[in-house]
Amino acid sequence: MLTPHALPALFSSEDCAQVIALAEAASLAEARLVGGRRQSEIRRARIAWLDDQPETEWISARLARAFAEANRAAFDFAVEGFDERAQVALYDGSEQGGFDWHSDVGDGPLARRRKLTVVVQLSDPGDYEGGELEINGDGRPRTADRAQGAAIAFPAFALHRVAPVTRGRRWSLTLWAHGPSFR
Ligand SMILES: O=C(O)CCC(=O)C(=O)O
Ligand SMILES: [Fe+2]
Repeated sequence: MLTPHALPALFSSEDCAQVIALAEAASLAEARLVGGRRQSEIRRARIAWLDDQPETEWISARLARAFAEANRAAFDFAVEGFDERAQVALYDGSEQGGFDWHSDVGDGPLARRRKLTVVVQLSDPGDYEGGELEINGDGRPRTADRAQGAAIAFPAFALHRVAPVTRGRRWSLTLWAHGPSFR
């Protein structure tokens, strides 16, 4: 319940390339807002949100199945749906891109309802160094499988981080499932 649940080979390498292409198209539109800007000291990444459109339906469907499988196998959390779009992140070695230890649950109206997080590795592990996704749900950090297309599900409250990328570029896809507060 506190440890991550691995979902190997959720996406093929072709799938990953397609997600990256969709994100690149989307981030051009959003570049003036967030693209390339250093958001804070804890996060150095560029972000794109995948719009709900026919081209992204297969992504949502695949991720929804992953959540269902992980929740059935490992978590059994009360989840009601997906209240946020899927997020594609790009961590660039040229700026030591990364994301320090954090929880995905926050005080905002959406962030407080986050129950489960799924992250998909979109990059070929040979394309970058560093950039390990580490999850610490129970006091023992575990490193997510780096294989392209591998996914990992974990409780949204669990602390996790992306270690600084020291060479190349790492892409990831993240989606949250939402539901009533833990009680
Ligand atoms: O890029 C990743 O592997 C994790 C992203 C993440 O933790 C987040 O967006 O909250
Ligand atoms: Fe996160």
